Amino acid sequence: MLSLKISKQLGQCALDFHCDLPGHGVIGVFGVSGSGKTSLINMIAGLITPDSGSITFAGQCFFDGNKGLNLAPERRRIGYVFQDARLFPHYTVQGNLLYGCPKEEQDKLSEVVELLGIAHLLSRFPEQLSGGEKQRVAIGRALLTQPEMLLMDEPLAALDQPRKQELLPYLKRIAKRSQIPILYVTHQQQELLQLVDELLVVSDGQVACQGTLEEVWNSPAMLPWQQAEGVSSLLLAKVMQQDERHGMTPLSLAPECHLWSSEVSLAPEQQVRLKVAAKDVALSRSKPEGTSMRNIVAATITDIEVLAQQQVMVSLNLAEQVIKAQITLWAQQEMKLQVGEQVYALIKGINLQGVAL
Ligand SMILES: Nc1ncnc2c1ncn2[C@@H]1O[C@H](COP(=O)(O)OP(=O)(O)OP(=O)(O)O)[C@@H](O)[C@H]1O
Repeated sequence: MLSLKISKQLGQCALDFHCDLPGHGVIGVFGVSGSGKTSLINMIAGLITPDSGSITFAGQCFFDGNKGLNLAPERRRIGYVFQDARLFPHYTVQGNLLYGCPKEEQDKLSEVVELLGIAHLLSRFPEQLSGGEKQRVAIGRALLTQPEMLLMDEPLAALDQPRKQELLPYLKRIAKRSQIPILYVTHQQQELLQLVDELLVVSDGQVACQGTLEEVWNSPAMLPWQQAEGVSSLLLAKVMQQDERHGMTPLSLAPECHLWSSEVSLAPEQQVRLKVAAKDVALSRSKPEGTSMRNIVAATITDIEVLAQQQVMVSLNLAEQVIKAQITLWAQQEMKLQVGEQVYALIKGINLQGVAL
């Protein structure tokens, strides 16, 4: 576990972080520009010294203001990947990878090279690499220092869209295999959906919200982003045996509750993350029959919020997960919907976000 109780005044910005983060998995650090994300991970890395408080990781104290304890960055066993790769220009890729790698650990080189697909680049110099290749080398170098925690500060931010797409699968592989916690700073929802288990939303130098990605996604802390691209819900489901006759795959939310996907390449038992736009969910009091829609599930209304422009957001409990439906005020009044009632959610589109970690 990583325990943070730290304060720091940076110019006009007062940072004050109090949280306990898990000692495994990918923890997204999300927030608007200037909210304090980089300063937070720099304090964890030892690159910025807090004014007061303490940082403890896996029982080891990195910083304690009361005791005057401040472990040097190199003694914290942390790998750091920056936005720009920061490779040593006069070293080859192999030289860069082995920089800071203890001699007894150098046999791990081939494993990391394979993981990142950089075997063909080993004898090149950084100036002969694309942005995405440079970042893969930077990640490899960080992994080879045998860190006990990995900090990644927007590792895709400096790349164009095609290079981002090129690097994302490698990040997913690392995230999946990693035995150590990864703190991943990003502005991009797509990266969160693909990589993150736990999410920390930072706002004005403080923790605005923390929890699993699904929990935080539905919280008020995500409203600024949800409003920008349209409110959606995230659901976790388990892949069931494909129905070959219809070429569809059932995705189980609970023993008696599943949604159908036309994606057929999924392996049974895999956990997948689904994104459902609130505008793609309609509600019905009775179970519709004779309809082309396949995804019709019973759910219980937990909240009704009237929005601007005669719209209403209805939150529903669907097999202990949250799904939101955006309907008109007209429909809500005509149907006389009330909190606590069971209705049927008619889901027009489910957007598969890939395999959950
Ligand atoms: N050395 C400094 N002196 C004064 N103010 C600073 C210093 N470093 C950062 N700040 C301020 O602290 C706040 C947090 O900065 P930080 O870089 O941590 O934000 P961020 O969330 O990582 O932003 P971005 O997403 O744009 O990188 C900002 O208001 C910034 O201007």
